[in-house]
Amino acid sequence: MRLALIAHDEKKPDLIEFAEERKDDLEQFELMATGTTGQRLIDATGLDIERKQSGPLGGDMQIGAEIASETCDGVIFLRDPLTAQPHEPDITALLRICDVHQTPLATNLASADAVLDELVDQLAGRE
Ligand SMILES: O=C(CO)COP(=O)(O)O
Repeated sequence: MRLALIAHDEKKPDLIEFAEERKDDLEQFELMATGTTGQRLIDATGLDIERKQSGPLGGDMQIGAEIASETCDGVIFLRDPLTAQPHEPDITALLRICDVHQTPLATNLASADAVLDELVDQLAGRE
């Protein structure tokens, strides 16, 4: 099962803390991430993560393409709701394609736990 991890700059510390706390669960997935998020997570946790382009350079679109191809099973995307992003259209497209494909999507820490719990259950064949 493949899971994408993304965080805007202000939220990267939160995602790193989340990944440290839930490393045992995250290790069960094939992980992908946008460029800077992926590098920060690798440095902090040692998780094996496929890095796409940085978000502003097309990383959100690459993850969107994975979802459209049904090769990504869930997305944890800690967005910064207080800072304008130059690539807002890409972000909107990523959120939209998750809805089109019924892909589980968490956009804050509270829902990240819930989505990861659900995917871990699915992985274990409990559902
Ligand atoms: O901008 C992003 C998502 O929209 C994240 O990109 P980075 O992980 O490269 O910072």
